[in-house]
Formats: sequence, structure tokens, C-alpha cells
Amino acid sequence: HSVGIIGAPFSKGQPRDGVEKGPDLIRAAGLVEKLKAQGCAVRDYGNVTFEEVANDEPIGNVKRPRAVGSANQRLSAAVHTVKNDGHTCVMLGGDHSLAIGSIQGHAAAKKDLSVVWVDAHADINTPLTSPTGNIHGQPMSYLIHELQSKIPVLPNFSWIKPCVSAKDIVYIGLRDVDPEEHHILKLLGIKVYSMTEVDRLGIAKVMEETCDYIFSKVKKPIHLSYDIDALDPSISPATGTPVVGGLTYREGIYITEHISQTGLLSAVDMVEVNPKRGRTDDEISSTVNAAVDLIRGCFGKLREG
Ligand SMILES: CN[C@](CCCC[B-](O)(O)O)(CCN1CCCCC1)C(=O)O
Ligand SMILES: [Mn+2]
Ligand SMILES: [Mn+2]
Ligand SMILES: [Mn+2]
Repeated sequence: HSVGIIGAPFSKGQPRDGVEKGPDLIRAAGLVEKLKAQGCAVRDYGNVTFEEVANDEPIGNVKRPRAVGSANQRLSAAVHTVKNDGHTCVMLGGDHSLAIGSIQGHAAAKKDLSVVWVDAHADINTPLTSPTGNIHGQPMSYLIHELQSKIPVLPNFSWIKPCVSAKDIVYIGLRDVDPEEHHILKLLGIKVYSMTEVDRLGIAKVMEETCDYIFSKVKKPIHLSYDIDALDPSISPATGTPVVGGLTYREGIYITEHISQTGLLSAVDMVEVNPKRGRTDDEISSTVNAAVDLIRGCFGKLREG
């Protein structure tokens, strides 16, 4: 595996400070060394620098639009470069609004993508449906072809081109979905494995069906967008929007092991690690170490040795 790492120390897609510390915390836990130890070639491209945006007043129900738009445009360029250099891209967040730039930059290099979104949340609110205005709950809406008629013009968002089809998306881990998001998921017929399906089918069957589904037509490169809050808060409490009843550590790792074995993983986001949301050092390290282990699973680390 050839891996290119990008840090995106950004927090303005949501209101809680600390998530911008994610990239350097994950590095400090030894990500690069551990990937090299398992046989990966690794290049760390460092952290994207983001411009300060003054007077970033909300637009309707969208908070910090100018900062989020600008940050994602820069991230998009960085991801595009990593892909053009021939690596599988690892984007370390930062909040989940960064999936806008990560998927956009990936699609610029790889055209047709399938997206596996592992999260307690669907992050598919439009600016008009979002109950909070926080863009980390909206990224998918800016990327999906079928939703573009629902997206208003926003400053610093005009560079975004919808690049994902509803049929090429699979959600895993959902358990806190807003009513309007649920309506959108149903309307678009998007494949969802909520925690109910994880309980009913078991994670092995969920992954088998996920791969059958995304590979049923032509095999597309996979963009895995992993929100650490997909895991149960007993494993990853240091995150902005924890929700009980999440994936076990084993289920979370199984997902990455299975995706790795497809040989089609082309980019992965690891987002929403927020040290300030951990009450103890143990809570922070449990969260950060889970993030590192999940990424290692993406690149061939097997529990059997
Ligand atoms: C479920 N939608 C939320 C959360 C988005 C989480 C983003 B992620 O990146 O962490 O997944 C929450 C909306 N609820 C907040 C509490 C009251 C009910 C609405 C939103 O703000 O859109
Ligand atoms: Mn490898
Ligand atoms: Mn989430
Ligand atoms: Mn998310």
C-alpha cells in the first residue's frame, strides 16, 4: 500500500473547539510509524493551512459558510495532488464538513466513486433542512447529483461540483438521523445499514452486502468516510456528537479489514476526533488509538498477524 496523509486541522463545520487538534493527535499516536511497520510506503503531506475568514455571518441556516467553503477548496486541491501522486489518500480531520473537499478532490482525480459512509449520522441535511445550521451535518448534500436542486448559492461554495450518485452510496452505523434526512434517504433510495441492520444481520453480512451492492455494476474506487462517532462512545467518547448504541471496536475494525481486502480503497477520511470532549486522558487516548487502528485496518493490518 502506498499512503499519502493530509492533516486538516479545521473545526468550523460545527461549534465545538478542539476537533482541529485531531490530525496532530493521531500523528502523535504513531500512525506513520505503525503504517510503515506493516509494510506501507507512507508520505505525510503535512497539514493544510486554512485562511482566517472575518465576518462569516450565517446565511439562512448555514453557519460559517465562507470559512467552510474556503477550507474545503484548499483541501480539495491537496487531496487531488495526493491522488495524482498515486497514493491512497488519508485525510485526518477536523470535523466532517471536510468530506466536501476530500470527496471533491478525490473525484477530480478518479471520476466515478463509490462512497461508504460510516457514521452515527447521515450528514445529508441540506441548508434548508438542517436543524442546527452546522455544516458537518450537511456535507453529503453538496456532493450528490440528485440533491443539487435543493442547494442554494453559498459564498465560497461555487467551486463545488456534485460528483456522487445516490446509487453509489452506502451508509453503515446510522442511529441518529433527523426526520428530513430520513426523508431524503428514502426519496433517493440510498442504501442504509443502520445499527438495526448491524444487529439483525451481523457486521460480516453487512459488509458482504455492502460490497455486493457497490460492486453490482462496475467496480468503482472506494471513498471511505469514517466518522469516529460511528463507534460506541464507550470506545470513542472524545468526539463532538456521541450517540449511544454504536459499533463495537471489533465491528469498526471489521469494516476496515473488509474494505481493505477489496483492493479498491482509494481514499479514507478519519474525522471528528476532539480531545476537548474527552473527560480524562484515557478517554482521549482510547478515541485516538481507535482512529489509528481503524486506519491501520484500511491498509492491510490483520488481527490474525
Ligand atoms: C443529526 N444531525 C445533526 C448532527 C450532525 C452530526 C455531524 B457529524 O459529522 O458528527 O456526523 C444533529 C441535529 N440534532 C441536534 C440535537 C437536536 C436534534 C437535532 C445536525 O446538526 O445536522
Ligand atoms: Mn501495506
Ligand atoms: Mn457523526
Ligand atoms: Mn459525520
